[in-house]
Amino acid sequence: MADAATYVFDFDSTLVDFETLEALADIALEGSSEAEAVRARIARLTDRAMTGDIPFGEALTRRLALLPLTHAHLERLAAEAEPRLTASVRRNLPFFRERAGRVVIVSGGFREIIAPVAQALGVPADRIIANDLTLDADGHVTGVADSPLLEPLGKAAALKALNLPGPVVMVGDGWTDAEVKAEGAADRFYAFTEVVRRERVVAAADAEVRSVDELLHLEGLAGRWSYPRSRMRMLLLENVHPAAVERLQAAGYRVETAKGALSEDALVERIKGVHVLGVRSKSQVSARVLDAADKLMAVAAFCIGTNQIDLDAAAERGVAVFNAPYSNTRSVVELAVGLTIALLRDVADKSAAMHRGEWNKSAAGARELRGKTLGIVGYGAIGSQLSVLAEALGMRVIFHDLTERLALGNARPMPSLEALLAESDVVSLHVDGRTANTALIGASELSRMKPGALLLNLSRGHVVDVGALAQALGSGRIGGAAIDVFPDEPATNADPFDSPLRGLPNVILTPHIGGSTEEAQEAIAEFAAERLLAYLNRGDTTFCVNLPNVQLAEVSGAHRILHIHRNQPGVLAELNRALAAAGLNILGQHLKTDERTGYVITDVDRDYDPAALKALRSVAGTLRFRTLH
Ligand SMILES: NC(=O)C1=CN([C@@H]2O[C@H](COP(=O)(O)OP(=O)(O)OC[C@H]3O[C@@H](n4cnc5c(N)ncnc54)[C@H](O)[C@@H]3O)[C@@H](O)[C@H]2O)C=CC1
Ligand SMILES: O=C(O)C(=O)COP(=O)(O)O
Repeated sequence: MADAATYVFDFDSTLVDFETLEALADIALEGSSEAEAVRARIARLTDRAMTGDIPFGEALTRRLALLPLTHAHLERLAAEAEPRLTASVRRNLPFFRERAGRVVIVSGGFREIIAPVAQALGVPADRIIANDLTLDADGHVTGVADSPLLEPLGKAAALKALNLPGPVVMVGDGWTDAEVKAEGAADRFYAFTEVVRRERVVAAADAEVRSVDELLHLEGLAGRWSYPRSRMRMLLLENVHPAAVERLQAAGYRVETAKGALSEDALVERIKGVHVLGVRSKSQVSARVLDAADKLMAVAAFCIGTNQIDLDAAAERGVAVFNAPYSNTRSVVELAVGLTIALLRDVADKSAAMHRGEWNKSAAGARELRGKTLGIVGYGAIGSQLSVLAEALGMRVIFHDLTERLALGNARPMPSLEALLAESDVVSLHVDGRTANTALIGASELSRMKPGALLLNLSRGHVVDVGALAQALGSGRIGGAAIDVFPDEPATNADPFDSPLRGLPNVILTPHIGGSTEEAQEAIAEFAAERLLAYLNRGDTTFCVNLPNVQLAEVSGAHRILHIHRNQPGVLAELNRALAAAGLNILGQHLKTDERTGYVITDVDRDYDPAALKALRSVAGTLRFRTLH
């Protein structure tokens, strides 16, 4: 029966993103030396009135008395009001326009400011309940005309007098709005918190709504978005850069953050009700975590590596996984170059000795980078970038990769890891973290390296057997090592670190900072947030690492049905039969499959019965299904 309801909206901080009196104060006090102090007094009075601390009428007259207000000031704010519609109100203009006869605006503010906004929303002038200011002949505001709104419980009384038909739904951010329901003038009260959130008001409400989309969703009405973004929870762990939080919040989503990684058990607890999870290299997103995730649609690795995420288990549940494959590549490469020079010159030990007060000037064992052979294991994005920089510095580069890779510059591919180890003065590991790479470098591989050669690991901790490496370093077989990643890394900066490599000479240990530069973190945040938004808002899976990649434009003038299914014969045919049976008119369709999953995107004419979509869920092989509009 939602269609029959009358929707009553507060004005300040609900339909618009400002408080009238504060905005008028800004205009009237422009350039005045008293401005700050008067503004603060007005804001205090507003807050006290909004939380029900002092009667509204008293607060209004006291605030007006503080301002040298003129008609010109009112005209200015009236002109500025419409552009300051609250974002979700603007998104849902059709709701207001289509139901204008069922919308009322009730406000302790002033008719003159509200009228242009009401007009933009299509709400007739006689549906504005507001105060009228009184002016003298010179256009100075002298006060406010007598009105029931100024009395205690004024909004409730004014609404009752209107005798509105059907259920009355009150929407507002202030205490006087909560009173409307408490006094029996409304059947439901929603605390509207998109602009400001007041605990006492939320506590008195039937529900909190962070946007008009959410209101419409709870009222069973179709809004601008198929599912209100402010109800979509995003949980970003491991200190993801604030640029991502800002980007996702600005797009209307609800974002929570945590500094460190969570243990599997803690993540199993926290993942409930979360629609999007953001992690970095540490949080293990296992099948158990995915099983506990009742709402999860996507996971973003705000880094390159995705070995911490069970990609198959995610695909099997229709959960899309994204990463940022190139944003920290250069940072890792620069660190590898720097560490190589530092190892060749024994910089770390010499510096530590200086800090102890020891001066040890000597060339013994110190070598130039020029002319040395660098062996790169894993010639992907990082390995090949390193190849270019190392050659530019005069190194000879050889590499080994499991797959065919284009050799850059004069770099030479090696037929095997063993061949590479035998020829390299410096070995740098840049393989991915797949399980098969566990102990890729163990005692036997270390024994194949040239005596005194150096080892760098900036890939994943489990790729090197650190016990074997400690032994090889201790015996002098290996000349030095720079290790950035460890089999057991602390979850947060507050946790202790231990390793058999601690205390060994010419061993540089860094706390997994290969990708930790400001540039890289910001670039990752922007890239990964953009991928998430593209997926959530239009179904685009470009750069998705576990579902078929489909590049899509924004839906316009149509509804988009996104269907993720197991790649088995006949799904598309069955899906289209179900669409036809439901009377849906297909405007466009894409299908992309990989060996395990299929992804079908169907744009349909908006004119259909949403109940008909239920049939699509029962198509055999369906893993996930959602609509966008
Ligand atoms: N220390 C840090 O902060 C960072 C570490 N990383 C790590 O670096 C890894 C590599 O990154 P990208 O180069 O961007 O990945 P990528 O996927 O472009 O390259 C990895 C390459 O390693 C090859 N490979 C895998 N196993 C191999 C093996 N056993 N032998 C020879 N080649 C093998 C692959 O075929 C691929 O060409 C990431 O997966 C991540 O684990 C990435 C960024 C920062
Ligand atoms: O990008 C990667 O794969 C990394 O290893 C960087 O990890 P981090 O984001 O520093 O936890």
